[in-house]
Amino acid sequence: VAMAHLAWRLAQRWCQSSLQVISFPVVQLHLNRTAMRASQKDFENAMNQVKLLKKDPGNEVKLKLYSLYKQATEGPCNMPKPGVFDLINKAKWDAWNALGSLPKETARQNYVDLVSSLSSSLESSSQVEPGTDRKSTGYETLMVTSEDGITKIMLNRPTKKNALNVEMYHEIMHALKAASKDDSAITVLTGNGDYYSSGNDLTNFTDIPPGGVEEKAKNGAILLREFVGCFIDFPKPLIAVVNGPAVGISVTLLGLFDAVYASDRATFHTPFSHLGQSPEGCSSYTFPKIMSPAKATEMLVFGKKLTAGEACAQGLVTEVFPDSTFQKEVWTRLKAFAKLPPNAMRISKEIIRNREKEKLHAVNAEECSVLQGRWLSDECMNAVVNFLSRKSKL
Ligand SMILES: CCCCCCCCCC/C=C/CC(=O)SCCNC(=O)CCNC(=O)[C@H](O)C(C)(C)COP(=O)(O)OP(=O)(O)OC[C@H]1O[C@@H](n2cnc3c(N)ncnc32)[C@H](O)[C@@H]1OP(=O)(O)O
Repeated sequence: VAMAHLAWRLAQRWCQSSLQVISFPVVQLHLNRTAMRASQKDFENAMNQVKLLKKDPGNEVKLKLYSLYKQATEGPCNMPKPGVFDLINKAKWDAWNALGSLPKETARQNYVDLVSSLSSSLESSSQVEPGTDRKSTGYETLMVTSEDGITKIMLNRPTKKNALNVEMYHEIMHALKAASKDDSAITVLTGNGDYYSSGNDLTNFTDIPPGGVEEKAKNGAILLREFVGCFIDFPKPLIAVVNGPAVGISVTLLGLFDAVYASDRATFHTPFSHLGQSPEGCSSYTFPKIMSPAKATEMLVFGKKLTAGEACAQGLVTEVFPDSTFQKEVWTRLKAFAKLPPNAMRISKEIIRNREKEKLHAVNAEECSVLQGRWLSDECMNAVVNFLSRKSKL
């Protein structure tokens, strides 16, 4: 029932979004222009231009591009309608099918016009931080820089409060593996914008593969285990610079960091029971050790949100700084740490961590297996539906 509800809510959102795209004046103007006819060469150029867009145009526009492409190359929709839970393919099918018997040439022209309007609007509105060459980092969801002996991995989805989508999980693993081998002495994880991170991106639950929700949950557990494993095994000092509120997995992982510096604006929230879920990031083991079993229960079971001061008093945070001087003070300190002999720091971390490694991997495996079951529960599905349908927030 919860899944059907979720599918229905998403279908409503897709509908609303598609309407918005179609009624968007610039696009509408182009869609109505049938007098000109694009050549096959124009069409191929437009396809290449799409690959070069610097900014993701968003799902609605991608759907429009997909449907026009299919119509231009294959004509009216000729695929069987996907099942209700196959949300992505259903949305694609709906978009293509909605074009009805639009002639191939018109679809081709509309595709070329849409790409041309996108190229100009996205180029001019791209907001890349000064001095940051996103291409040089090669990451979509992170900004990774290396200077003064410090590799900084910055979560970079500020408009989504740095929620971790599947791509971000993969990119963080990649960035950690690269940082473990580069010549920096320490590695820092932080967030861009007002949040450190709002935790797992709840839309990760919506893209159901052909194998159904069971397959999704199984793949989610595999991904999570590998992801947390990278933090357990990370060989250099790993420091969290918590610039704002932290939720869910971005909090639990802190137990695997070597130091955690927080702005006094930061809060620490693990609302797993509210979300029908259970602890991950080895927090079922690290939190009771760090802060006592009862305090860990308040956070992990009852979802108590801690201020930065409280998190520091309980040992989860190393030190708290006033927000106004946070960046300056923390980075001055980190630059000093980074000047220490790197091999000595590695070896010292190794003897602290090695005693615990086997245990941490076992805890990680168990937590992922329990979560796999939780993700299939009504409690979890309802919580996700409520968030996605804007009925609830933390
Ligand atoms: C079975 C499949 C598995 C797939 C793979 C999974 C692998 C690992 C899973 C590990 C599990 C981890 C557990 C957790 O992390 S639990 C924590 C989950 N997080 C939340 O529940 C937070 C939800 N967000 C909120 O409650 C609020 O957004 C906020 C953080 C309190 C902020 O509220 P505020 O009013 O300030 O801002 P907005 O709500 O307007 O947010 C701005 C936009 O950002 C979007 N957003 C924010 N957080 C998330 C999120 N976690 N997931 C998805 N989207 C998020 C929000 O929707 C707004 O988007 P919009 O502008 O497009 O509306």
